[in-house]
Amino acid sequence: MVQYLVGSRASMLAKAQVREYLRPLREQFPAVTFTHRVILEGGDKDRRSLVSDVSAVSGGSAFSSEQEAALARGDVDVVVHSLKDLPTSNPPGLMLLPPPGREEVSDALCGSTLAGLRKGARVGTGAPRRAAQLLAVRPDLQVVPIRGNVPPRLKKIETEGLDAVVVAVAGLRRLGLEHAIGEVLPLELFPPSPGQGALGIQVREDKAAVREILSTVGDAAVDAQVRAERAFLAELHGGCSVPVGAYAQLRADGKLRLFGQVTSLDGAERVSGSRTGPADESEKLGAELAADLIDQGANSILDEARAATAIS
Ligand SMILES: NCc1[nH]cc(CCC(=O)O)c1CC(=O)O
Repeated sequence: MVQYLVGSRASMLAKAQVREYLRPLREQFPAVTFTHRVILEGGDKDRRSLVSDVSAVSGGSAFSSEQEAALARGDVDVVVHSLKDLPTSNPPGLMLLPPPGREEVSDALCGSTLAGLRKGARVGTGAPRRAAQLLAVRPDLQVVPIRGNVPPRLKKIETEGLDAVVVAVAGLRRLGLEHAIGEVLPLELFPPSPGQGALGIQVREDKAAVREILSTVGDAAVDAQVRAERAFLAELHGGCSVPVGAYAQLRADGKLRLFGQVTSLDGAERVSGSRTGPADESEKLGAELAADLIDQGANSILDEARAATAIS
């Protein structure tokens, strides 16, 4: 009997992602047993220390370091991440496979619509990108830092007296919470985090058998999109906490269009642009768009944002 161990974080969202990922695999490979294993992360154990220790010291993420260590040791055969939570730097010996189909990439405002928010309304988000994007269109808003999993973040509308919160549509849909959506935010003003809505399927490079099986459910179009978005982020030396948004779409003519944006934390300064090119050169497209935005002044916006988020 062939058995593969599939790792993920402990959250409801992580478990929903594993179920979604394994459904077609179990159908296609009935002779293979896929068994889920929860791997706790530093960021799950103690949310207060999230920004400081793990990510700052190792360059890794407070949400993925333990998963990657388990994979490298061979405790699990594959890890199912939210791709946007994975750093763009790849640990030696590990690799990402093409993700399966992607959920909706947009962010959503929950609790209100944008136009329905009163002057000075309190909107909850812990993401510098979302705060910056909100302030760029509504400088009157008061952004309230919140963190945690998706359901508790929604509850904070009531418990913290917020007018709204911003969360990913993908997370809401995977949790069956799309009824909470007040408005899906428009992509050109609120481009998501690179990789948002896609799963990060991580394996060991040297495990050919599991790579082969998992590759059968990979989607080449999604792979091209997320490679472009993540190459853009990497070229800007961004992590998951910089005010960088991007999304790529495959056009009817087969070309890939990548849109990217960098916004200052107060929303006052913004550079954005787009590039279109061959889908099989998606990473080049991402690097070229990053260079365009650096020419427009992206680096000074990002340096300022990094300095501000490092002390807060
Ligand atoms: N950083 C938390 C996180 N990681 C993945 C998702 C769901 C969206 C996705 O799968 O990309 C979320 C929630 C959110 O951003 O609101």
